[in-house]
Amino acid sequence: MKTFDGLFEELKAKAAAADPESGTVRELNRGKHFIGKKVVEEAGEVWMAAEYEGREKTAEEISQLLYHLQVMMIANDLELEDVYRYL
Ligand SMILES: N=c1c2ncn([C@@H]3O[C@H](COP(=O)(O)OP(=O)(O)OP(=O)(O)O)[C@@H](O)[C@H]3O)c2ncn1[C@@H]1O[C@H](COP(=O)(O)O)[C@@H](O)[C@H]1O
Repeated sequence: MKTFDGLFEELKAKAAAADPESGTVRELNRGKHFIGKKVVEEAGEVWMAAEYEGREKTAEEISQLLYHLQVMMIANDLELEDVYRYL
């Protein structure tokens, strides 16, 4: 099973390799404005799932939000430690 840290390493490697098959690379190429909209969209879907769609759908939507947050971190040259130090 993937972990938050493991996914981040995977996404950084995809970005570094500029793999054209990678959705992450495509999203990074579209820029922070696009990524920001995905973050907001997925946050809204987490909210709706939590209120109306049950545990499983909520977990799925949270995973997508975490993914897009990681893409935003990479777009901003942030490492996990840069974020963790505020936790
Ligand atoms: N965890 C994710 C992940 N979560 C979400 N997404 C993408 O984010 C998008 C989801 O947003 P959408 O708005 O399209 O989804 P949606 O249609 O609203 O779906 P719902 O929210 O309604 O369920 C889709 O394009 C997904 O491909 C993800 N894309 C990739 N990953 C992971 O990232 C890894 C690298 O992916 P690539 O860069 O594509 O190789 C993969 O191995 C996955 O583990």
